[in-house]
Amino acid sequence: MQTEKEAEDDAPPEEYVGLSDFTASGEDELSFCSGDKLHVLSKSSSDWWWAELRGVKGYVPASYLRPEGAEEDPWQDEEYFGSYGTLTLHLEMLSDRSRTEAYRQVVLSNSASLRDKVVMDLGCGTGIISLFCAQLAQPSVVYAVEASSMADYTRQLVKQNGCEEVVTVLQGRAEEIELPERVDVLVSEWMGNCLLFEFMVESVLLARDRWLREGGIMWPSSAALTMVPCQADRYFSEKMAFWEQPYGLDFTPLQPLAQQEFFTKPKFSYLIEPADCLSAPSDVLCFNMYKLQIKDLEEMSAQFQFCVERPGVFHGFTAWFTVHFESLEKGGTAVELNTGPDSEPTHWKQTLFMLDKPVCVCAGDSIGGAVVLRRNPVWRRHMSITLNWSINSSTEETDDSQVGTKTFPMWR
Ligand SMILES: NC(=[NH2+])NCCC[C@H]1O[C@@H](n2cnc3c(N)ncnc32)[C@H](O)[C@@H]1O
Repeated sequence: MQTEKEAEDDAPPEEYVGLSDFTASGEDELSFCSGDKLHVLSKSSSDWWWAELRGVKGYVPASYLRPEGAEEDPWQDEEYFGSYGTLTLHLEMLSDRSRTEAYRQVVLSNSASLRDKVVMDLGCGTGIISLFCAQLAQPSVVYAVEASSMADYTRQLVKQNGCEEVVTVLQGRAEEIELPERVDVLVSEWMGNCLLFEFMVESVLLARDRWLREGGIMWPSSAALTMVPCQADRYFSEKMAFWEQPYGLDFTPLQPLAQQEFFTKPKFSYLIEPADCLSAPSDVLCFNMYKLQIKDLEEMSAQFQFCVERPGVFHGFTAWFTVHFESLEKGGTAVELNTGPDSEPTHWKQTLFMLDKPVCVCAGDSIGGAVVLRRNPVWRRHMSITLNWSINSSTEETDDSQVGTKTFPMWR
C-alpha cells in the first residue's frame, strides 16, 4: 500500500478549487474556504484526497472540490447523461421487475384508451415504455425523448422490434427538443432516490407546461414521499458497534470517524424489514403532478407525529415513495408503484437516515417533529433533508436525548 508521501512523489499536483467551505474534523484533515485553490497531491480514495493549501497538507473531501478551470455546470449534465449513456443504470432499471412491470401494467390496462393518442415518453432510456405502448396499444405516435447517447441504441431497438411506425426517438433534453404537436399523455420514469434526488422531476414539469395539451394525462399522476421511525440494528452494528471490540481490541476511538463517514449522509438502497418500522408510516409529502410547480421544489416541509407501536431502538428514519398512474378510463382503477418495505423490493429499495445517538423507545411513546427538504441552490440535482424530532415518552421524564435535529446532504 503506497503511503501518501510515495503517492505524492509519483504524480504532479493538480489544481482544484474549493466549492464550499470545509472545516476539518480530524487533525489529519485540511480546512479550506470556498474559492481556495488547493494542490491535490494524491487521490488515495475516491472520497478523501491528500492536498496542500498554503504550505499545509491534509485530507480533503473530494466532493467539495472541482478541477481548476472546469466551469461549474449546476446540473452536472456531462456526468449525469454520461452515466445514462452506458448500460449499467439501464440494466439495473430494466432488471427491476416491480418498477418495469408497473409501467407495463399502466399501458396494458389503458390499452383501449391509448388508441390514436399522442404520447411523450420523457427520458425514455432504452425505450422500454415506448415499446410497451407500441406493442400493447395503438397510439398514433410515441415521441421517445432521451438526452444521453443511449438514444442511438434506442432507435435500433425500436427498429429491431418493428415499432418504427409508431415510435419516434428524439435525442435531446426534453426542455429543449421541439415536438411537432402537443401530447395527450406525458409518461416518464423520473423518480430518484427519496423520490426527488436528481430532480429530473423539473424536466417533467417543464415538458408538461410546454407539451401536454389541455386535459392531457400525466403518468405518474401523483407521488408521495413516505417516512417512518425505524430500528436499524444490522446497519448500526456493522458500521458503529463493530469498533467496540474487533478481535478483542478496543477500537472505539474510531467511532467518531465512523459517525462522520457512515451516518452523515443518507444511506441509499437500504432494505428495511417491516418489523424494523417502529410505527405506522406516514406520507409526509404528496405531489399532484398536474399542479406541482418547480418553485414548490425549492423548499418542502411537513410535520409528523408517529405513535410507537413496539418497544425497540430508534436508530433513525426510513423514507420511500409511492406513485400512482390514474386510469385513462373514467372510473378505471389507478396503477400503484409502491417502493416501501411491504411491497416487492425495487432497485431504489429505501433510504435510511441514521441519528447520531440511538434512543430506546417503548410502545405508546410518540415521536413528533418535522422534515424539511431544501433543494441545493447551486447544485440543482441535490438537496438536503433536515429532520427534527422529539420523543414524548409515556413512561420516563423527558431528558435531552429525547430531542434532536440533523441535516443530511444528498449529496451537496
Ligand atoms: N428514474 C430515474 N432517476 N432515472 C431513470 C430515467 C432517467 C433517463 O431519463 C433521461 N433523462 C433525464 N433527464 C432528461 C431530460 N431532461 N431530457 C431527456 N432525457 C432525460 C436519462 O438520460 C435517463 O436515460
